[in-house]
Amino acid sequence: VMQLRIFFLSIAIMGFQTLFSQKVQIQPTPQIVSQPSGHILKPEEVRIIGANSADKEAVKLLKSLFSISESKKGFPIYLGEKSDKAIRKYKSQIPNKAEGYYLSIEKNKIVVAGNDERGTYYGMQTLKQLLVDGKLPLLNIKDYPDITARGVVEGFYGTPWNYEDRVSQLKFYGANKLNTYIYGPKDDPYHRSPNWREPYPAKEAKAIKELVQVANHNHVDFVWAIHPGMDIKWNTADRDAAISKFEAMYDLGVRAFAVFFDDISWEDSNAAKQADFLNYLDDNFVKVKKNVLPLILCPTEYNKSWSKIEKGYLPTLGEKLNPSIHVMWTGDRVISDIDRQGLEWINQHIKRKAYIWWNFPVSDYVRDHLLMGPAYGLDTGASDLMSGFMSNPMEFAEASKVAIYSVADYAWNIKAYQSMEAWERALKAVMPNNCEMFRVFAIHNADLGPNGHGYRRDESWEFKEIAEKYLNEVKSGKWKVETIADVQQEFIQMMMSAKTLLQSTDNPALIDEIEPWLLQFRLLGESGLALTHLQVALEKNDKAYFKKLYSYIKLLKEEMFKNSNSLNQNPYQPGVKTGSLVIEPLINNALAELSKQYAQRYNEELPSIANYIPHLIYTNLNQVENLPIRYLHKTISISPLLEVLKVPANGYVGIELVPEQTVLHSKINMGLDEFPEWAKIQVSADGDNWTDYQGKYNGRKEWVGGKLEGLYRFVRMVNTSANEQECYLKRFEVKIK
Ligand SMILES: CC1=[NH+][C@H]2[C@@H](O1)O[C@H](CO)[C@@H](O)[C@@H]2O
Ligand SMILES: [Ca+2]
Repeated sequence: VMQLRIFFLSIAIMGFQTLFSQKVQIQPTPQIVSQPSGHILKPEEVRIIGANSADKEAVKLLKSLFSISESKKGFPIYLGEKSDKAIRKYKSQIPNKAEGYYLSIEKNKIVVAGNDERGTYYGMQTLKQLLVDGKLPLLNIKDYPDITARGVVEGFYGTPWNYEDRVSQLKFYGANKLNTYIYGPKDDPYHRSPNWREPYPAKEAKAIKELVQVANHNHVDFVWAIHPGMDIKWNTADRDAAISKFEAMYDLGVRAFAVFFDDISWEDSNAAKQADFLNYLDDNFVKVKKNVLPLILCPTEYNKSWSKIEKGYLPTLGEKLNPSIHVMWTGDRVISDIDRQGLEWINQHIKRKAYIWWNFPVSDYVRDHLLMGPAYGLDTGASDLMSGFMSNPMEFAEASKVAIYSVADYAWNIKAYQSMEAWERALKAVMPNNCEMFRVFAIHNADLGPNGHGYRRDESWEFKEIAEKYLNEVKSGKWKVETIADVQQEFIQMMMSAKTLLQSTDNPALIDEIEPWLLQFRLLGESGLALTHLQVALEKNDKAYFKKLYSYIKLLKEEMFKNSNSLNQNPYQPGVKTGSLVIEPLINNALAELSKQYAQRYNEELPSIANYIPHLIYTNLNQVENLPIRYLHKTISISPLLEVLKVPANGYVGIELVPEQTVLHSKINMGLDEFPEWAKIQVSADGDNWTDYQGKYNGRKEWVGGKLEGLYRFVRMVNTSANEQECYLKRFEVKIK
C-alpha cells in the first residue's frame, strides 16, 4: 500500500509541476508575470465593470472576446484606468509607467487596469493572447514598455506600401503593443520632392484620413513626415509652406509630425538653419495646436560614420533644437547594430536620448534579397538611452512582419530580449499554419549579399556544418552516404517549403510578395538535389547519366537566370537572390568540383555553368568599394548607391572588365542636371594610360558614350578637380560585345 501511495503522490506532484511549469508565452515579453496557478474555463458570460469609463478600444476588444451578460450574474471583469472608480480598489497594483497595466485572472474575477487608456488597451491585448482553447491561466501581470515610442518608420526607397498593407500593419502594431507608425516613403512625391509643399489630391488625402482612424483604433500614433530637404529654401515662403502642409495633414486627423533631412546634398545640411526651421514649426504649429505630439527630426548626419563633430552639425542641433524635439539616429553607420556605447556617444552631442531609426529589415539597397532572419544586433543593456525605436522595413509589408514582431519584443522589454527566440515566435505569428516550412525558407533568406554598406547577416546557420563536410567529401572523392543524405534532406526540404508556401492560404498577401523568391528557392533546391545525383553517376561510372544530369542542372540554372531577368526588376538590384550565403555557393563549388572529376575520368571538359561574374568594381572610394557588380544581357553595371557620393580630388569609380572587352556603349547617371566640369569619363587598357571617353548628356540627366574601337579593361569616372565633389551614383553601366 505504501508503494502505491508514494506512486500516486509522485504522479500528482508531476502533474502539478507540468501545470506550474507550463510557461505562458506573451508577446511582447511582459516585465513581471506570476507563475500560473491553474486555470479557469472561459466564462460563458461576463459582466464588465467600468465599461463606460474605460478606454473605448479596450472595451471593444473585450466585447469581441466574450459574450456580455445584461444581468448582474455574469463573470465580473473590472476594466479601466487608474483614475476610474471601477478600478479604485486595484490602483496600487498598476505600474506607475506610461502605457503600463495590471492584469489579474482569478477564479471569480478578472482585472484589467491601465495606468492610462493605452495601458488598459495593452492589458486587453495580453488577455486576448492568454485566452487559448477556451481556457485562461490563473496569474497576474504587471507590465509596461521600456521605450516610449515603438514602431515602424515607412522610410524606404522603392514602391511605397499600399493602403491594404498599411491597414494590416496598423492592426499588427496594436496586437504587438507598437504605438507609432511614421509615414515617410521616399518615393511619395507629396512627402518629398517635388510636391512636399502641395496638399494631397483628394484620393490620397482620403486614404490618409482613413489610415489615421485605423491607427487610432489600434492605439497607434500616426506620424506624418515631410521631406523638404531636396529643394527647401531657408525663407518665410518655404517655412510657411511647411506649416500649411502640416495644417492640411492636421485636417486629415494627423496629430504627430516629423521632418526628414536625410540623404540630401551637404550644402543644405546647415544645422543652424535646420534647427531654426524645426523650432519655428514647433513654436508656431505644434505648441499652438496643443494636442500634437512632439516633433521628430531625421538629421542629415544620421549616423556616426558620417558625422564630423568638429564641424559642429550635431552639437548645433543639440544646442539649438527645442528640448522636446526628437532626433533620429541609425547608429554607427547607415546599416548598424545599436549598442550602449554608440548611444552614449550620440546622446551627449544631441543633448537628448536618441530616437532610433533602425535600418532593418529595409532592403532598398539589396533589392534582390529578402531579409527574413532574426533581428539581432540590439543591445539588451540600453533601455535607458533611447526615446524611440523604429524599424525601417522592406517594401514587402507582410514579409517585414517577421522583423517587426521581434522589434516589438525588443522595444517593450529590452533586457529580456532574445533575438532567436523572438524570431521563432515571429515566424509562427506570420505563418501560423505553415511555420515549419516558412522557417526553412526564412533561414536561407537572411543575408544581404555583398552591398555598399558592407553589413552582412548570418544565413543557413544550421546547415553550414553539413555543407562544409559535404564539400570536403566531394573534393576528396571519398563521400559518405549519410552526408549525402543530410544534404539531400535539406534540398528536398527547400522544395517542399517552396511548394507548400506557394499553395498555402493562411497569408496570401505574404505569398504574393515573396513568390519570386519561392520560385527561385524551389529551383535552387532542385539543382542541389540533381547535384547529389552527379555523385551517383560517378559511383556507377555512368558517363551518360552524368551528362544528362549536368544538362538538367544547366536547364534549372537557365530558368533561375530567366527569373532573375524577369522578376523583381528595378533600377538598383534587379533579380531574385536566395540562399546566396551558403546554399548557392555550395552548389556552385560542388558542381565545379564534380565536373572537374568528370573531366579527369573521361578526359572531356564540360562547359562551366556556375553563374559567377568575372567583372569587378574599380574605385579608390571606400564608400563604394563593396558595391556589387551585376551582369545581365551583356551589360555590366554597378549596383547604384542611394546616398550622396563624396568624390575627393582624383577619386574615381568605374568597372574593370575581366578580360578586356569591346565596349559598345556606356550610360552614367550622377543625378546632376548637367555634366559636371570636374568629372571626366575615361577608358584604359592597362590602368595607367587613360584616354577620354567622348560622350554627351541625353534628356534624362544621363551621360551616354558610344562604341569604342579596340579592347578596353577599365571604364571610369574621375574627379579631375583639386577638391572634393559630390554626386549620386544612380547608374553606371557598360555594354560589351
Ligand atoms: C535615415 C536613412 N535614410 C535612408 C538611409 O537611412 O538608408 C536607408 C536604407 O537604405 C533608407 O531606406 C533611408 O531612406
Ligand atoms: Ca477612464
